[in-house]
Amino acid sequence: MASRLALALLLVLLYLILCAAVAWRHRRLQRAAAAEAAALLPTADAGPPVLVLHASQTGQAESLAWRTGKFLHLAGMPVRVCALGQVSEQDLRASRHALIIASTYGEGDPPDSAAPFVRDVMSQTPGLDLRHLQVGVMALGDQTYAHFCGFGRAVHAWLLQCGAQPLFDRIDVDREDPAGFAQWQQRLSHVAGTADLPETTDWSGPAFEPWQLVERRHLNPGSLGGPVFHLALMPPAGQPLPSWEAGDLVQVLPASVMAEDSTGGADVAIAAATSVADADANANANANANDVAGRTRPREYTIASLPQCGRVELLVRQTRREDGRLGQASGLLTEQLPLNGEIALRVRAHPSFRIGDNHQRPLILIGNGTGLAGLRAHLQARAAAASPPAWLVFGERQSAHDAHYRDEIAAWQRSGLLRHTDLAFSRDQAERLHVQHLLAQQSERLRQWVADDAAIYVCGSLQGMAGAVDAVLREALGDARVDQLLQQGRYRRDVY
Ligand SMILES: Cc1cc2nc3c(=O)[nH]c(=O)nc-3n(C[C@H](O)[C@H](O)[C@H](O)COP(=O)(O)O)c2cc1C
Repeated sequence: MASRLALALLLVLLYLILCAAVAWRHRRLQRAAAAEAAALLPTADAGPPVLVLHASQTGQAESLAWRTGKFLHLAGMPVRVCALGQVSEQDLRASRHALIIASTYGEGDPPDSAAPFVRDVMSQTPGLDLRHLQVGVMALGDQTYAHFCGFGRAVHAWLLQCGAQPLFDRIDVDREDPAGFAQWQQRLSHVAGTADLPETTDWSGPAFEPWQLVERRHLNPGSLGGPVFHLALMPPAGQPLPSWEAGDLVQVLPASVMAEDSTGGADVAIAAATSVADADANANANANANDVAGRTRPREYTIASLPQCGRVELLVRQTRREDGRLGQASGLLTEQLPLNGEIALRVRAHPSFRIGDNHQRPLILIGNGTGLAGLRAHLQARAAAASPPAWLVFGERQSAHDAHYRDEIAAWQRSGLLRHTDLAFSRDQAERLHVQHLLAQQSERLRQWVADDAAIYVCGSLQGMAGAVDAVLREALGDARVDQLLQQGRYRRDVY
């Protein structure tokens, strides 16, 4: 009896130590981020800071904005880096210079984080008077979309319409083209008034490296849907795993081949894309037309695991092009690359889908298909940190084939981490049933969870799911509340 009690006490103690360690790590990360922002802040007599504003969905524009901020700071300029959505009319009135890096989503739409700016500032009539403001815009986009750099262009046009003075011509960057980034860096040197700034960072991000595919499991044989695979990858031998957080993603070079070099070691040879780009419908990869420049764009996949598990795990749906050929990246990962073969990959932060300030909040996790990847990583992080409860709303086709990670979900239900689990299998009954329908049926619970401070994470397809879920949220909670959640970082989306 006494030994049982001692064991129970020991377990409680270990649990408390674990919680304290997690809380400490989180505080440390938050302090580091705050220190980074504070380091850029101007001293009292330095005049108004240069506003460096980002409109970002998956983090590219945000990370470029921070690099821009550090670059200008090195040149002695006062800088304020923040999301475009956090900027007010007064901020623009009080500034002299603004540099804006804006990506585009949907069909020429702004990223979620920029919605408040579009609604509250850009839509004002008559427009603002910004004749005192000098501006530079870098628009990020993908030429395979009809509305190439649509939002960056719209912001730029709006600024000029308000009388703002262009510091230089707008720079449109197609699929992370390094030449576009180099042009931006050059323009910044002019803005900073120096031609010889030190090379601060590699603007194109970390290098791709030859990761090894160590596991491939077909999860849904017999499904009506496309084949879905659980994959595991390890970094090059001898290299430690990079660090990442739940919500982050990997980029894979679809047209890269890992060739043996003359010394017998593995090397990354990046071949130009030779043909029409694929339509990898899963991952955040939305290639859907000719790869115009013959230059290939990395495909992005949300990571389904945490570094603690020792490897990057992905949930990837194999896609086929209209002519029946396999999708470039998904074909490589799910079929063409032999087990233990190598593929060019790098890990990329995705700040807007991370847990951020929400780690003490209940989580409503909503997704479909391979969108379960990001939700799984968040659930794993919750399980490790003994956090507040979560509610999973997940949709796929058939329960007999497509209940991915069924055992893990059952274990999280048993442990109490998943307080509610609503699964929509669209083809299990005559009427199509999707996550938005289940959510609409649970609108009372939804309101209660949000009133209890929950955060909402949506991961999966943009077409069909994300828009319909957004409509249900707005119906249940009201537009103002949903916009407020977006602004507070309590409604985050990783949709593709
Ligand atoms: C679902 C989806 C839709 C997109 N729509 C467009 C578009 O309409 N026009 C465009 O130029 N780029 C589009 N893009 C490409 C992104 O703007 C581009 O990848 C950008 O570099 C992402 O930057 P971020 O990480 O800061 O969000 C789209 C990307 C995705 C995943």
